[in-house]
Amino acid sequence: MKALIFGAGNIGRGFIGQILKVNCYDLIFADISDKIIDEINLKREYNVYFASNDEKSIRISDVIGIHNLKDMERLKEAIRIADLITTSVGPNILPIIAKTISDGIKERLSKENIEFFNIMACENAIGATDTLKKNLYLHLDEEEKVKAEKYIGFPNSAVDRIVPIQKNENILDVTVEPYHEWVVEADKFRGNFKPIKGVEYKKDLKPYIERKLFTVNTGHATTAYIGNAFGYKTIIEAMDDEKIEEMVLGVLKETSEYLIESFKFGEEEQRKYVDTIINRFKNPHISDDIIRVARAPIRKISANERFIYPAQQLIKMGKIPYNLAKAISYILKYINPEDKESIELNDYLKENNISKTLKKYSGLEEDSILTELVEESYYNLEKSPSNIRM
Ligand SMILES: NC(=O)c1ccc[n+]([C@@H]2O[C@H](COP(=O)([O-])OP(=O)(O)OC[C@H]3O[C@@H](n4cnc5c(N)ncnc54)[C@H](O)[C@@H]3O)[C@@H](O)[C@H]2O)c1
Ligand SMILES: O=P(O)(O)OC[C@@H](O)[C@@H](O)[C@H](O)[C@H](O)CO
Repeated sequence: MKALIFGAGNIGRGFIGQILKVNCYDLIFADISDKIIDEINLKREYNVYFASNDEKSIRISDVIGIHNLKDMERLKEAIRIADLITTSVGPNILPIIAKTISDGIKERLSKENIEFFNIMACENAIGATDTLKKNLYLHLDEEEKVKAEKYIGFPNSAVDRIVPIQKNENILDVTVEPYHEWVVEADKFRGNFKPIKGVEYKKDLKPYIERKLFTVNTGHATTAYIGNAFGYKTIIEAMDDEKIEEMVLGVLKETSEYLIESFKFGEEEQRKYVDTIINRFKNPHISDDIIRVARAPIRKISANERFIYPAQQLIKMGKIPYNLAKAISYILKYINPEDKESIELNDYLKENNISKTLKKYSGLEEDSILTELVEESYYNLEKSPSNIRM
């Protein structure tokens, strides 16, 4: 079995590649980074290190790299033979990848004996595979779309493993936390798909992707944005500060209320899930930079993402998400001159006000309850910058 993995970055090598290799897939990585692709083709293998006391590792061998802008012919060939295509490139890149893979897909669908295959986006976003599919279909004609419906499976998925920015001597090696969860929509596969060991299959993915995004990622991002305001550089430093942990728990209490009420997770089950996540953030064997976790703040304050969506749902349920609003005000305070989205958000906020900013980037009405809550929280932080702690 062959897997074509778009994105040979942290999660591509450190999670998707590892799990698929253990399941006997031959791995082909496609990436736009010359450095990574050249190194993959030179070394043909890398190590995944598990960040824990026992320092276990696993070697991922016989990997192949394709530069997906410079080597279209090899890429098309890889698309033609792949049983499974995955992406781990970031949600904003999905429309670009859709265009990149469309030529190869068209060629595969034009052959006499088309074999079933599956495409799965492994990104932090609700319905990422649906987004990829929608964008891919923009490049297919009607006849190709009919064939795509028949021969290509498009399961959505939720992937969870903390893989920080890597600082290893060998640039392909990757240090990951041992914990992982990969949940996939069960009924969307095409062909005789052999279940992947290490992956859970669920009829309805919604509870699992939302639980992951609105617990792990909401908690992580809250730690990062507040941690940055407090002057910390890593997630573990921030979590060592009791005030920050308290604030993160406050935010997760709110998202837990939403998740429990919407999806009927048990209270105890959700409490344990939160505990596990807090302990993952405190893993002493991992050093995760705040700038990685806080990256792309415009994406993170968009309507379907980790703050705005649960906050709006809670308001619809008649609850007031004070802590989520406070966390959002910290996003608006966040400045990283190296992050394009941070610069854009700050420039817009400087020229406009909070309500206009939240309308543009989060789709909130200017007089919405959430906007008012964020404004109040933001100006409280402004008034007493030295008393930033809650
Ligand atoms: N790192 C984590 O802890 C983690 C965990 C779960 C999910 N995710 C999700 O996985 C995705 C990737 O995150 P990451 O941390 O691995 O990021 P990363 O930056 O380490 O890797 C992304 C890779 O995609 C490549 N890329 C960018 N544009 C491309 C293109 N057009 N074609 C091919 N490759 C391209 C980059 O060169 C890079 O190697 C994101 O959606 C992220 O939210 C990350
Ligand atoms: O990848 P992002 O930018 O959506 O979010 C940053 C981190 O919170 C994220 O990568 C986590 O480490 C990961 O989602 C854990 O599974």
